[in-house]
Amino acid sequence: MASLIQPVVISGPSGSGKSTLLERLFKEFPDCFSFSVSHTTRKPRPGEEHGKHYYYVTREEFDQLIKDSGFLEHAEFSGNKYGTSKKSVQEIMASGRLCFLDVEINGVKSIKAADMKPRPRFIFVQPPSLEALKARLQGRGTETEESLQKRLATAQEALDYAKQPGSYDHVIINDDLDVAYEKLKGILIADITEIQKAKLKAQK
Ligand SMILES: Nc1ncnc2c1ncn2[C@@H]1O[C@H](COP(=O)(O)OP(=O)(O)OP(=O)(O)O)[C@@H](O)[C@H]1O
Repeated sequence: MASLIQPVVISGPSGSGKSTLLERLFKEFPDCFSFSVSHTTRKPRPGEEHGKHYYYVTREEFDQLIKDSGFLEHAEFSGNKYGTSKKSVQEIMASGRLCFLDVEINGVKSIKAADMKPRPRFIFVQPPSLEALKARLQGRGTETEESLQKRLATAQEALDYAKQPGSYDHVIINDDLDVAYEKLKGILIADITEIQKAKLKAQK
């Protein structure tokens, strides 16, 4: 079995470009990465699958998992609980893929406190400015005026945290997308090479 690849925690304000960068990475290197599947107490939406989009659990099951120290991080948003279980990350690691965790700032802090082995790397995706972030969120067409203001306020908090020494291993400024993507690839290239080598060996 290949050595365990360190998971990567990616964080950054909503609209900073995390999904755009990861989509490109997953496309260029298929079968090398996976997202951990989160647990949630919210009901599945049409088309969503248990184990694929989320693990759908009751509040009681969720709380039991908290008691059993089963979560790396968990939080409540608009009346529903969400969490990343240690098990879902370990399963991806055991599969030989690199596990990505896309979490907000409190998730970053919890994962740091969880003292995971191997220690994940923490990457922050930073927008070139708050004005650019606002323009991108507006351009994406997914926000109401209220949700836009909320996201911008949270963004400031995330930017302040990222400025603290030691908060992240890498900061990627997503101004020019190609430059930002090359930086991300550069951070991960040693892992990608290792994953690809292990895959080739397994095929033999
Ligand atoms: N370097 C860039 N230059 C210009 N536009 C960009 C750049 N990177 C991303 N965008 C655009 O900005 C918008 C927000 O990007 P994206 O959805 O990837 O952000 P996100 O960080 O994943 O947000 P969320 O956390 O809300 O999922 C998208 O419309 C995307 O096409």
